[in-house]
Parts: sequence; C-alpha cells; structure tokens
Amino acid sequence: TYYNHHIYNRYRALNHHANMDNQLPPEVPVAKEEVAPRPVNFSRTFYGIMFDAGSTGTRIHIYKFIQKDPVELPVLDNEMYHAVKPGLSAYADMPAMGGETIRQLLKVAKKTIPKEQWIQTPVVLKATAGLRLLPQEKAKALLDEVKEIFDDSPFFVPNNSVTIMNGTNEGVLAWVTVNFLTGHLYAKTKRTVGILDLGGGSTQITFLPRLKKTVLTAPEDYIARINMFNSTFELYTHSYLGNGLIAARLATLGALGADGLDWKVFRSSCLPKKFREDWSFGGLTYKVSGIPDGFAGYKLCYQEVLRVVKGIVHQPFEVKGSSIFYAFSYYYDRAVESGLIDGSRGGTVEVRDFKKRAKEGKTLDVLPFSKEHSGQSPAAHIAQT
Ligand SMILES: O=c1[nH]cnc2c1ncn2[C@@H]1O[C@H](COP(=O)(O)OP(=O)(O)O)[C@@H](O)[C@H]1O
Repeated sequence: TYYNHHIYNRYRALNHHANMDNQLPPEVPVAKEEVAPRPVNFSRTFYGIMFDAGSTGTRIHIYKFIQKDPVELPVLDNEMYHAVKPGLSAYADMPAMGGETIRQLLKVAKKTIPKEQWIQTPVVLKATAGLRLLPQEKAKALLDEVKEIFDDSPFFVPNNSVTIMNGTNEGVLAWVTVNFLTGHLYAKTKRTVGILDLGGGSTQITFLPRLKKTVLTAPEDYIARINMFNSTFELYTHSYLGNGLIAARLATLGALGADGLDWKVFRSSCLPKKFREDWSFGGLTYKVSGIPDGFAGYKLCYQEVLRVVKGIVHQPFEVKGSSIFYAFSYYYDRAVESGLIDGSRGGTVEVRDFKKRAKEGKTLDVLPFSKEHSGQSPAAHIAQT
C-alpha cells in the first residue's frame, strides 16, 4: 500500500464515492469576505499520524504541516517515517503482541511531535491485504487491540480511525497520488498515467480509460467513479487479493490455504534445486524448497505461475498499447534488485525487460522479504508494450 501526504493537500478537490472518512484535524475556519482583515503573522503548525498496516510490515508516517494563511491550504513541511516487520497479520494469534508493535511506533510519534500538539494530532491506521486475508474474527481482534492502544495514547483518535481499507480505495488513492505528483491532476485532464502497485498480499491496477469500450467491457465492480473538479472520473481499478508478491508465491507453491504445514514441504521449479527454507507470512510458517531431483527454470516456473493466475486476471485491451504506468512497491524493489533501474532515481522499463531478466534467472530472488526502502520511493515507471 502507499498512502501519500499530497492527498491531504488535495482533499478539497477529491470527493470519492466510496467511504473515505475525512481524518484531517479540525479545519481552521475559512475567513469570509466580510471577516477581513486577516490576522497579522498568522501561522499554524499541525501534525498528523498515519499508520500503513501492510501485509509485510507496519509503517508510521508523521506529517508536519504549516499553514501560513487561514484561507490557504496547509503545506507539508516534513515527513518522518519508521517501519517494523513483520506486519500486523503475523500476530493473528497473538493480538496483544501485534498491538505492542504499534505502541513502539507511537513512541516515535511522541518523540517527533511537540507535547502541546499531541491532543490535537489525529492518529489513523489503515490496514491492507494482510488483514483482508485473515479470518474476520482474527482481523477484528487485531484492530480492537490497536484501537485500545490509540485510545490510551495522548493523541486525537477520530471516529473509525482503525480500519481495513478496501482494495478499490487502495487503488484509487494510489492513482490520485501518482497523478498529483506527476502534475496530471487538474480539471478536464485527459493525459493521466496508470498505476501498478505490487504489495505482499494484493496487487492493484488503476487507470483512466481513454476508450468507452474499456468501461463497458470491464466487470462492473472494476469501475470506480470519483468526483474531482466538478466532474466525474470513471476509473478502471481492481485489487487482486492473494496475488501480491508473497501471497502469489505461496499460491504457486500450493501452500496458501494448505494444511499439514508442520510436515509438508512445498516445492517449486521457480526455486533453485537445492534451495530449502522456512517462509513466514500472515502468522504461518511454510517449508519450501526447489525440486532436488527435478528441474528449475523459466519455462517450468512460468507454467506453475500461469496455473495460479489463469482465469483470474482481467486484461483490458487498451493497456496493450502505449499507455504509461507508474509501478511501485515490489515492482520497484524487484526492478532495482535485478539491475533494471537505479535505486535512487527510478527509471523506465518495459514488461519485456522483466521477462528477459527472469529468463536469465536474475529475478529468481528467493528471499521472501526484501529490504524495505525509505518512505519516499521514486517510482519506477513502466511503459507497457
Ligand atoms: O510508503 C511507501 N512508499 C513506497 N513503497 C512502500 C511504502 N510502504 C510500503 N511500500 C512497499 O510495499 C511493498 C509491501 O507491501 P505491503 O506489505 O504493504 O503489502 P499489501 O499492500 O499487500 O498489504 C514493499 O515493496 C514496500 O517497499
């Protein structure tokens, strides 16, 4: 998942149909015409705490805003970021321990935010695929635990401050963020960019279709209508739950949802023949290995993966052209690791570049979790061919 502060600056322009509670701190009253003159030296500093509870880690973002003028929008001054692993869902059977990770991250917030600001600083947690994949009662126990910790904290806890974000909102918000950052978000915008987000548990695709046919032929729930600048945008968006990098890898191994995890070893030709390891995801540990007396390599691995995604992936005709997509999260991590793009500047790649690297065996990275980079990652963008 990827939640960005710039959304805050644009919140007045965005009115998403789906339920997006306004979690902003109480707004400064907007001065009406007759209320002028404005106060001299008006300047207000305020903070916001956002938790991103992803399937592979929990991250805290502490934003500092400065509002220099009561009629202007606040401006982001600084962002403090900290992350812990594993994510909340790893504590499915021990919610108290999961809560402890949140308590630790709140300590960072206390150090960063001046004491007198605590009481008016909102704290919000949005969970993504990790919690969506858990049985409802386990996810609820974790959310309840987090809520209790928030209530015990000195910060301002808005209504519904601890929730699971649905896949549509995750995809739409990423699209808004990237298009805002790339300067494509304005009234009557035609040239926007698409987004591809590859998380650990789910993966999202969102773009603004140029062809009416794309909207008409898409499954109904793949179209999200959002209101911006007094017009309605019909976005193509979908979150594939269970097809994030780690979940899909386990599905390829036939391990996701399987029983006998204590003794079963899940084998795959996507792993080197002599490879053997324990992988943990969502609170469970899986024994995985290559096929020692068999084969490993691109062709067999491709067939294995195909079995998992076949019939699941909807491929809108329109993206086959020259559409520009910004890809991030694990797309970015893997592109950097396999040497396709520069880690600090990002870069442009085509899908075929990933394929080429896979054939060379260079993306056969077998670590379940890669090092997570800092909060503000440059987007690797993919020109689809
Ligand atoms: O703030 C961020 N900016 C950019 N990438 C991020 C940020 N937070 C997490 N990621 C990336 O998201 C991926 C992990 O996804 P996550 O654990 O959130 O899975 P999920 O979205 O399926 O729950 C990693 O590649 C990680 O680097």
